[in-house]
Amino acid sequence: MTTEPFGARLRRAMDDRGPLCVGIDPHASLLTAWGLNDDVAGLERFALTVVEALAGTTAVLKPQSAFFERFGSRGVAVLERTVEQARQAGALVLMDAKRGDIGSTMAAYAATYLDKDSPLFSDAVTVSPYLGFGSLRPALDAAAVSGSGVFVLALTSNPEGAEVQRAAAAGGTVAEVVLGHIAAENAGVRPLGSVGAVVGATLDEAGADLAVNGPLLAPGVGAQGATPADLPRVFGAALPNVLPSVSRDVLRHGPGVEALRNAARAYADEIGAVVAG
Ligand SMILES: O=C(O)c1cc(=O)[nH]c(=O)n1[C@@H]1O[C@H](COP(=O)(O)O)[C@@H](O)[C@H]1O
Repeated sequence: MTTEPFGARLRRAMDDRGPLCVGIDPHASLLTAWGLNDDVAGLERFALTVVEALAGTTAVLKPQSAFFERFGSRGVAVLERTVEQARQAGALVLMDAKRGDIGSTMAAYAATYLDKDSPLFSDAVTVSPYLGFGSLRPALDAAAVSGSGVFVLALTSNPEGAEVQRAAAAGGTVAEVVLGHIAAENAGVRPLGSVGAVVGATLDEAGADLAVNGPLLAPGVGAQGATPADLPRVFGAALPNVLPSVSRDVLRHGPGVEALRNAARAYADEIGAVVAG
């Protein structure tokens, strides 16, 4: 049985549920604020509460692997359960792992996140192209086989990113070269390619062509200072393909399931209105 490509599944999820990704980032400070211990049991309660609250209604959930890995193998076991339960409940899961390595090692990362038989198999994964876009080939190939997606860091939300990403390269800035590769991967795919770009909502302006025919993950909304009202300025004509991502500014509403759901719904509604113009 062939799986529908990620880009098509994401397009439908964004249209049906609203264009919103909520990050599952179990910061120690959030566990404490929720009245949980900063241990594996607290981690599990936190992550599965977010899944219970949002997986049935939010388009994409994005667990940040680092916050699970900090507890070692038992944290990774919680990550496996989080991914499985979120997918079962109907959310698309974007694993935020930001992997980047030489191609032969990238193949192992691809086997970890993009192979259907892996315990950490996710609908998509974040990767870094800063070892050269071509080093991502094993991930791009594995995603094509399993019908999953790959989100490539282009213009990140942190201020330090510019020194690398805005640096001059042959054919534009480094980020423009990356965006050009993404566009080439997605050429001709309908309704939306499965290779996304990460472009921070915190940027003053994109300063690059965002017509990559793929989803544009836009982190930085909420705790990093960007708001839905900033999205048209940064993304312009690419706005219909933008998937804004919020972690702390939704998570801080827990531990109540209803409060989490309301916070996510408010963001989805506000972003939906901005995209609709
Ligand atoms: O790939 C990401 O998700 C990402 C890219 C980026 O440019 N900036 C960025 O903040 N992120 C992630 O998005 C989340 C932002 O969290 P909040 O600032 O709490 O909304 C974190 O998990 C970051 O690792």
